[in-house]
Amino acid sequence: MGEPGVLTGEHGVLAGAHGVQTDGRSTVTGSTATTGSPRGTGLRLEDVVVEYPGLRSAPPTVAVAGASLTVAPGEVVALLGASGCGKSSLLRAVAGLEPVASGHVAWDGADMDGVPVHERGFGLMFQEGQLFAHLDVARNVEYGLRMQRVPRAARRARVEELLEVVGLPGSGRRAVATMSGGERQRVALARALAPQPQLLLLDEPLSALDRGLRERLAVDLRAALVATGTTALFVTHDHDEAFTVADRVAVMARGHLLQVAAPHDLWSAPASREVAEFLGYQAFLPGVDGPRAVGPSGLVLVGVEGAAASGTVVSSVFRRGRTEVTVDADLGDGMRRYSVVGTAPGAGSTSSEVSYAAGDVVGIAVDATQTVPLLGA
Ligand SMILES: Nc1ncnc2c1ncn2[C@@H]1O[C@H](COP(=O)(O)OP(=O)(O)OP(=O)(O)O)[C@@H](O)[C@H]1O
Repeated sequence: MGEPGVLTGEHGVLAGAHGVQTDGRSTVTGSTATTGSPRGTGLRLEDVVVEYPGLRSAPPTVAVAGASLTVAPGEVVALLGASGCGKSSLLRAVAGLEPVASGHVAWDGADMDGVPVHERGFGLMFQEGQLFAHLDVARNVEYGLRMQRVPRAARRARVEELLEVVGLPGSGRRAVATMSGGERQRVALARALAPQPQLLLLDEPLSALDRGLRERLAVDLRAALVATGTTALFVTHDHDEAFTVADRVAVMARGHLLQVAAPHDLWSAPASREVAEFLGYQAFLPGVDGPRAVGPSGLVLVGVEGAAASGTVVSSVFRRGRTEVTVDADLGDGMRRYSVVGTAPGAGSTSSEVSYAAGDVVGIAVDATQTVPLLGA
């Protein structure tokens, strides 16, 4: 998609409007000309509970069990969690598509309780984009603007600007049926951004795409949200996507928000073992100053002799220039299975030095640089 650039004209100068760092990760205190509400307090969720009625006399399913969260104007927050944790239910409750059993959803201090979906001024974007197949790109993108009765010339200018922002400049006349999945998602994003929603809600917008495309589009999605100053709440089960797109990531499990923090803070200071495990920390060992979580590359293969710990090889793969061995071991944290990495083989090393057979006994050491303190239990 390239550089989202600076939008000018009726929408003002937008890029960097948050006093952002080079990747656009911002302090989110600023405001921009494209968001509906340049000032204000943004989205506030207070103890939100979402329930689905049980069948016959069964108790209701509590999908969201009291979630509190704020999204500041211009901020992008990801709801990250495993399938079934309640993230879509929470997003739908914000949109007004699902009733809130208790608690509050407020925008700029105004309670949204009872406000119908179309009167909230929120934009929605879903997995498949849901474009109108019989309309060309420009007609799709300007759809919301027509609904708002924006005059034709302003609509055209806005469409052009947004196609630029999503990396499809000049493609307004293309038929959406001739576009790839990734291009369609870009069009869907432009369409969602066009009416300048005060809040954009995105439910797994990239998950229908293949991995490589998803990674590229995640970067572009962030760039587009930052360039347009859009406040966004974004649902995903993909860690990399959440870390790439969001200013802050809210980790969700069993209907609860376990921790809400900026990507780096989340990774370097997981609030609990549950969060750390979810992020991919694989071992939990005592350290000098208390317990430490060991990252995905934090256990290293060493000779058995003199090693602090040892285990039995379950399987071994050689990829990205190093050996990764799944080892069965008892490190005292109840995990049992660990991924232990070898160093890159030097010139002249033999295949037997980089491959391990099931049943081999190997030594395990901890690379202290790949550990972080574990704050909570
Ligand atoms: N319409 C519904 N009726 C009854 N139960 C529902 C309904 N929708 C969701 N649930 C249940 O609520 C819980 C949360 O579902 P939700 O779709 O919010 O999770 P999710 O984290 O978005 O999952 P996924 O990533 O698989 O979409 C799950 O236990 C699910 O089975």
